[in-house]
Amino acid sequence: MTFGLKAAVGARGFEAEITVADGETVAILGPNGAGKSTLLNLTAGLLSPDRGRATLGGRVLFDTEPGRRRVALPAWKRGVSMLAQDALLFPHLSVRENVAFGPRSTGSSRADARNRAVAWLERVDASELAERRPAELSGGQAQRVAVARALATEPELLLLDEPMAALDVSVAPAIRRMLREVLRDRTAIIVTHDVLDAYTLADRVVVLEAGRVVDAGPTRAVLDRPATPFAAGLAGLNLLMGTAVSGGTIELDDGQRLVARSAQGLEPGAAAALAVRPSAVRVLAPTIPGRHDNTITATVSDVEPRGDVVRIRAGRIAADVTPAEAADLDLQPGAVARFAFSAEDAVAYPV
Ligand SMILES: Nc1ncnc2c1ncn2[C@@H]1O[C@H](COP(=O)(O)OP(=O)(O)OP(=O)(O)O)[C@@H](O)[C@H]1O
Repeated sequence: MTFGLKAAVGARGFEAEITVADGETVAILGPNGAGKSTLLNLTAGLLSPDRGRATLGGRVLFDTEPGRRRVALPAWKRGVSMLAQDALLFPHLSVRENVAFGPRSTGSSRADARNRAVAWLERVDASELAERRPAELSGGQAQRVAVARALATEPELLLLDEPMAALDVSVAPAIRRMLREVLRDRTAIIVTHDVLDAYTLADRVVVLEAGRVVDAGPTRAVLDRPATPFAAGLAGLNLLMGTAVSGGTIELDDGQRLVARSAQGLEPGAAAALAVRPSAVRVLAPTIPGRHDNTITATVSDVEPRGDVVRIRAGRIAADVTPAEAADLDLQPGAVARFAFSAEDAVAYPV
């Protein structure tokens, strides 16, 4: 079912439009307060827009555009299921009864609802939990059951609100694998802070910032060539914004020029970005001469151990160095360092 929404909520500074193609999973990324929950709540029928319209398949979920007949379907008539961070199961019902509850309340017979619950519990690999009470489940088990419950009503659109955020990191991979399975060919929207979810579960991502869509496209395209520092941060890339000069050269706002070997579609004078991985950036002692395609001199702001490397941040640039290099160069906050990277490792593109 194709989903389309265009809505504004003045009090929340929200004004956005999104579409989800039939069978597509779209990840919504964005910093805190960007409007991700607002978007889900508008879709689910938990919040009314000041104006807007949403359709799912051929059905109108809401329409408050001026001059049109007002429509606002109640949540239970929308064909939309929402999976929250917490499983929110009914504590007094067994797992099977929890999953059967939805189909039962939309008119299925007792036997049919039970069969559907059994089938869904099997799909999420939770058959052996059927007779337990929610209090007897781990967080990961409860979330499996919540997925079965959300899907047992056969929604036309599934909304997932950070479904792995409340889980122990050790169980998240198994839940992610299960979600990958159930989301295949399903029309769904997933709100996440985790770039791994976007890569593994979504066909497309939409980046929201301050209530507006600031970037959208196939997951790899958006995260490999992020248009905003937020998306670059998620993708683990340095993003240097400037103006295209010529070829792969861009000029930063302080006049410094950087060059990337890979550059497409840059129009001289137009806004451009250059992306480079922190692992491709070297840190040099300020006094050692040498020719490099690109160098940026900056004051170290942060030194962050990350497994077997140390990430050195200095304003808009970050580099990953070995602990030995960090010690040899005495890279402490406040130290001035030279960051260098090759044009070969940089990508420049219009934004
Ligand atoms: N119940 C509410 N009443 C009024 N304003 C709200 C309410 N909930 C959220 N807002 C405001 O609406 C804007 C969007 O918030 P929203 O919760 O949709 O963001 P979010 O992207 O889901 O954030 P987070 O990642 O922190 O959950 C924010 O400015 C927020 O302060």
